[in-house]
Order: sequence, then structure tokens, then C-alpha cells
Amino acid sequence: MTASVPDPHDTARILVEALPYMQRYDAATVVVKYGGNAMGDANAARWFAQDVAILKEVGINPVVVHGGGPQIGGMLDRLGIKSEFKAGLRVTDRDTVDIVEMILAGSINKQIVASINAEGGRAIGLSGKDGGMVAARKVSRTIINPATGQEEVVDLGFVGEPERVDRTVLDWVIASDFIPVVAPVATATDGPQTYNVNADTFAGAIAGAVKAKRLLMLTDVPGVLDRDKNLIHELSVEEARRLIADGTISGGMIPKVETCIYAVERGVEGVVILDGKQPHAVLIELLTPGGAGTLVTR
Ligand SMILES: Nc1ncnc2c1ncn2[C@@H]1O[C@H](COP(=O)(O)OP(=O)(O)O)[C@@H](O)[C@H]1O
Ligand SMILES: CC(=O)N[C@@H](CCC(=O)OP(=O)(O)O)C(=O)O
Repeated sequence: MTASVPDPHDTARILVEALPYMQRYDAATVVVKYGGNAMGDANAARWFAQDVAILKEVGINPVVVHGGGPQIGGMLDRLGIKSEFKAGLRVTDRDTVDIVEMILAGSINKQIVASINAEGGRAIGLSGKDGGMVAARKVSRTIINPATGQEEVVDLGFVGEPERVDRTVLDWVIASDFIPVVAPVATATDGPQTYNVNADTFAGAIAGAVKAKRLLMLTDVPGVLDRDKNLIHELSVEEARRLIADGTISGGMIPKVETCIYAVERGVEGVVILDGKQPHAVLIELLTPGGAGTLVTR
């Protein structure tokens, strides 16, 4: 069977249809959070890299913030280091924080940079430490202990949340031909200690600081699902809080939705949670009428 040749008129129509979207986002900053679960196989990585390279080429400024939770988990397993999550966050001791930084700011960051560059983009890898971009404070969380039913404060170790974002380096890179790819590792506000920051939270802080027009959260589910596993297309801040409180939103979706609320409240116009494993999810969301996922609104 021979592959059918696309009709040039169809190709031209698709480009023309993208024009109003390119105009809408012209020179705008778009933060794309690329979750470890969205990374998928080599094809998916290539689609993502192509999308990001195209955005920059048409005059939009993508900032990639990536995760890598499953990849950190894989390395910790190989090393025989036990790891657990509490309230959606990895309990991070001294050994774990070293592995987290190695995987996030090392291998994953450089893989993403290399795949964007292979598509003709010019990516530059950074972490929250570079240029003093993100200073974090230590996080603690209150959870209900399932054994006792009582509330307790858990110490998560070297887990931080952004307290200050210095956008100097990001602004330089955004204004250049380069695409920043940022790993969610930060330094403490009061010293050189490394903090592991949830990638969703980190992306929200960056989106708020650079006043992004859009924040896309790429994950491995179509968006926020209700109790019957149906996609919720639009979610208000109030409804989102209710779904977290009643347990419909759990695990890794909690920091994701909390980030959406944070970003919306800081003026990011459109915050969308969507399935990053779908081919060209980023391009379709931004430059076509065919966007999917859950849009979080005020
Ligand atoms: N209401 C919900 N809707 C969709 N996913 C949910 C919901 N509650 C919990 N989840 C879980 O959250 C996961 C996404 O979070 P996470 O695994 O941290 O993704 P990522 O690595 O992309 O940041 C989904 O795979 C799903 O298992
Ligand atoms: C504190 C905390 O939980 N940090 C995360 C950082 C990576 C991350 O968030 O990756 P995803 O986006 O792929 O989930 C972790 O250690 O897994």
C-alpha cells in the first residue's frame, strides 16, 4: 500500500486556521509542564519536542518545566532505596535528594534538551538553582493517619515549595532564540541545601512569576475525572477545592489541581490539564480549535 500524499490545499487550510491562534499567542509566554508520566515512548518524546520547537519558531515563548517522578522511582528501586509519597509528595531524605537531582537536573533535563535540539530548536537546560531562579522553603503537611484516624504533621525531609522566583535568567533566555527547559530542583532560602520540589508546584510558581498567558499541564490522563471516570471539561476553583476535599481528586492530581488554582489566582489566563501522550497534544491545544482536557477557571 502506498502512503497517500496530503492535498496541499488541506495543508494550507490547516496553516490558515492556525493563524488566529498564532496571533493570539504572539510573543506570549506559555509554560508547559511535562510530567514524567506524559513522557512515554520515543515517538511521544519526538512529538513533544517538535511542538515546542514549532511554538518558538512561530513567535510564542515556551518555557518547559519537567517532572520525572516515575523515573526517580525507577532509579531508587534499582539502588534499593525505599521511597514513599505522603499527600502526593515524595518523602525525601538525604540520599533521595541526591538521586532526585541526578535524575531531574541530569538525565531527564538533558534528554529533553537533546530531543528539542534534534528537531531544530535551541533548548537550554536549567534547574531552579541556576541564576538563583527558585529559592524554596521546607514543606510540611498535615495528613490523617489511616491507623489512628488522627491528624498528624508529617516531615517530608528535603521537600520544598518555592518562596521566591528570580526571573532574571528566564527573561534572558525567553528574549533569546533559546527555549528554557527547567528541572524542579531548588536551593533553600537560607543556604545551599537542595530541595526537591514537586514539578507541578514548581511550574505554577514559574508561570506566575513570568506572567504566562497559558499553563499546560501534560500528564497521562485526559484531565480531571469525576467519580464515574468521566472527563470534567471545565472546573472552577471552588469546585476543584470541593473535589480535593471529598477525595475525588487524589494522589498526584492534588498538586496538579492546586497548581492550577494558584496560577489562575495569579492571573494566568488559561490553565489546562491534558493528556500529554496524545500525538502533538501541545500544538493541538494551542494552535487549533481541537483542544481537550480540563480547563480550570476562576
Ligand atoms: N480525579 C482524578 N482525575 C484524574 N486523575 C486522577 C484523579 N485523582 C487521582 N488521579 C491520578 O493522578 C495521576 C496524575 O498525577 P501524576 O501521576 O503525579 O502525573 P504526572 O507525573 O504527569 O505529574 C493520574 O494518573 C491518576 O492516577
Ligand atoms: C516533592 C516531590 O514529590 N517531587 C517530585 C519531583 C518530580 C515530579 O514532580 O515529577 P512528575 O511531574 O513526573 O510527578 C518527585 O520526587 O517525584
